[in-house]
Amino acid sequence: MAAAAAAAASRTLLCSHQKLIISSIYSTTTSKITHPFLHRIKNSAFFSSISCVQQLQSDPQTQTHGRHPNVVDTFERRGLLESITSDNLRSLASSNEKTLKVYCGFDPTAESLHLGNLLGIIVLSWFLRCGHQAVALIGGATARVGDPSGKSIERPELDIDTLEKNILGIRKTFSTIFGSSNVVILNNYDWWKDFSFLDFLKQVGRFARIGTMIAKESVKKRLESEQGLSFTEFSYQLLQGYDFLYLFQNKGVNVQIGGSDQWGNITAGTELIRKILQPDSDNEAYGLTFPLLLKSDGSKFGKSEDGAIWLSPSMLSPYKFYQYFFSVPDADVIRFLRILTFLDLEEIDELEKDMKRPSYVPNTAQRRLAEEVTHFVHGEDGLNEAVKATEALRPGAETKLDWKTIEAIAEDVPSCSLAYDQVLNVSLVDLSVSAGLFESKSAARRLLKQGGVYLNNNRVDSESKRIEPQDIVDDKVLLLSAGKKNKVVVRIA
Ligand SMILES: Nc1ncnc2c1ncn2[C@@H]1O[C@H](COP(=O)(O)OP(=O)(O)OP(=O)(O)O)[C@@H](O)[C@H]1O
Ligand SMILES: N[C@@H](Cc1ccc(O)cc1)C(=O)O
Repeated sequence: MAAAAAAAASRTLLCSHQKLIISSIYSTTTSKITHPFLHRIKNSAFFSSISCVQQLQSDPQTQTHGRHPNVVDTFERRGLLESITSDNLRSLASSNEKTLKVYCGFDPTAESLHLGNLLGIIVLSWFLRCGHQAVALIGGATARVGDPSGKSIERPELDIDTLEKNILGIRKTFSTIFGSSNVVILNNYDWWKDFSFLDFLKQVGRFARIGTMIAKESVKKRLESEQGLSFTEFSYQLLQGYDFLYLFQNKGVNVQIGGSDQWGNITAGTELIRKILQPDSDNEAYGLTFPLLLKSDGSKFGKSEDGAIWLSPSMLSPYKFYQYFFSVPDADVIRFLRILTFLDLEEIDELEKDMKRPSYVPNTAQRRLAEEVTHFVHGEDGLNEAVKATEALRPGAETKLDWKTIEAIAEDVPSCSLAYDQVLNVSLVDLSVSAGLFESKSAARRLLKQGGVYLNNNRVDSESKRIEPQDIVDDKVLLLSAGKKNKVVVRIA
């Protein structure tokens, strides 16, 4: 009980009311999209490579005088801070003597991480940018148990094959995002697999107080529910708590971060470290949480709902990912820029002012957001693919098309599959009817005469045009358009 009181007292509530509410609108409207920046994509300097050091030193309110720029202050200013376990973390964050080593855990409960999880990755990246070290932990062991935090019913048990597939998917995302940075990627199954139950009870269980465990939000809520809470899920907090202790002791990790729903699990770790290892005051363990990203209906951005914003390109194409951010409502875009990008706050403030001016070109802020976040998650190639597909879908676009671009477009326009001999040497008029672009050959001919029929974004003016091998893009697909907006993707079956 004393530990619970101490933890509660040390909890610094900074903005508990603050929720990052964004709209769940998942529109793919493309009519307003133009891409004057297309040619600049190759120039990666266009994207935010501004380091925390540069950013904070240019801010008169946070002159760092040669010390580490204060990452905790940065979080506060960007709306990325909910709570910290002790204000000492803030002082340490700007000390030159001490580099912080921070970890965030992700249970592999799906094949891909999602937008909610991206916040943890962004917060880890901010620590890196401010000169600290980062560890991304995959919960290969904890996913077998299931975190009850924020869950009204017990999570379904995952079989080993699914778990392994999920771990692989998450590793891929980490390697795209973290690339050559020095982020250490660990799997907690590595230390749990040989830990016997008896050893666990002796080394961990003995120090955990039932009163403190029951008082955790995740447990309290579930105990009151009809389904109750299994012993397995009840133990989860100690597993995550021990992870922190293990990483503190063996890898020098001294900070754990997570969404606000992780507070109970994070403090389980700081409590265990304090009790078992009794570190001196200048070698403490700290926790930091960020607010949850919520949809406009107040529900958490997660994996369990329809239309999850997945980070893996195999679950959501970079094009669709980009489109999501391009369609964020004006009311949310500035907050999103602060939370989800590394752009200088001054630049974001400037964009905010621009949005109120009559000369503002609609969606400029959304485009900036979509470019920054897509580049961060999918790299330069992913962004390139997304912008090319967006541009190709623009009414009247004459973009040169490749197979990948047409496939990306196919997510948003009707498509059909035809055999090779139903396409090759067939007249364009016949093909556009069999593909469903026109109801009749006469309608097709009429528009063709008016110059309104396009094959792979090139206007066709001859009624006798037949499909030649080179019209079939990469031997796989064609894009037919009637006028500027109606399109059909034809796949070769
Ligand atoms: N919407 C969100 N906003 C901020 N952080 C989030 C969000 N969703 C998850 N996280 C954070 O990501 C990490 C992993 O969370 P978790 O595995 O519970 O994800 P989840 O996919 O939301 O679960 P589920 O959809 O099954 O509830 C935790 O630190 C958690 O706080
Ligand atoms: N409990 C976290 C994941 C996690 C797992 C192990 C840890 O040590 C830390 C975090 C979640 O579900 O979101």
